[in-house]
Amino acid sequence: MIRVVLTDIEGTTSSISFVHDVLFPYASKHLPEFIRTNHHTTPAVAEQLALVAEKSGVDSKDVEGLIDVLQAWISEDRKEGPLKALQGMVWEQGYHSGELKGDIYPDAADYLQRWHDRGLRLFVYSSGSVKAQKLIFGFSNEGDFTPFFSGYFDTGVGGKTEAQSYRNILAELGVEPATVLFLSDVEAELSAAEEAGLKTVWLVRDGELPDTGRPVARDFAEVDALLRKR
Ligand SMILES: CSCCC(=O)C(=O)COP(=O)(O)O
Ligand SMILES: [Mg+2]
Repeated sequence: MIRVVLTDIEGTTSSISFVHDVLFPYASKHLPEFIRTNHHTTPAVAEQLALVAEKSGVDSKDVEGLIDVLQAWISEDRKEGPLKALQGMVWEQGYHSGELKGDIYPDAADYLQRWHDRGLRLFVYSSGSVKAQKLIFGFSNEGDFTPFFSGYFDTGVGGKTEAQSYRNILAELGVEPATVLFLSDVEAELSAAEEAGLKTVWLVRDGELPDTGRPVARDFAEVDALLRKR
């Protein structure tokens, strides 16, 4: 019996193009000025830059060098914790100014609300920072969805393709693995979740449906149909 839904964001509740064509370019454009302005005055920014320096080998005092590393990580879509934390801080400005609106598929918005109202507990697990997750759902084109979520996980619990990350989430939630349904568009993430005992549905929003024997859905209405069969 499924009691918890744990959902990915990019490619699952929200389009890949929103993340790659809107959020990443926004971060790329505004990150340099944000860092130049805040690296001395904002401890949370300095803390993340120290991690960028440690990971890249660039001198922590070389602010322009660190900006170059971050820009390269954005274009390579690297899921580095400090980049994700800094992106979240930059996106916050865009959401608050109204320049950004979180993109949620209408079917995802509809069923997240229905599942919440039906008593399922909803959680997010994304490579985007917890701050970024709260922003995309809080300032979305479909309204404020944060009241429907019971919690958020980012790569602080581990990478999304590692089974241990899902075990860490289960330990935090204090629930049995088979009561949790994980939704993602990335097969390697589904395999890791299954290794930890979670149930999964693969969201395939475009193209041919793969014939892998794995539960697959085009959208959240199809996920709901699978949920009701379990
Ligand atoms: C929280 S919205 C931004 C998502 C993001 O930065 C990203 O890298 C996408 O990761 P996901 O794990 O949701 O595929
Ligand atoms: Mg995804």
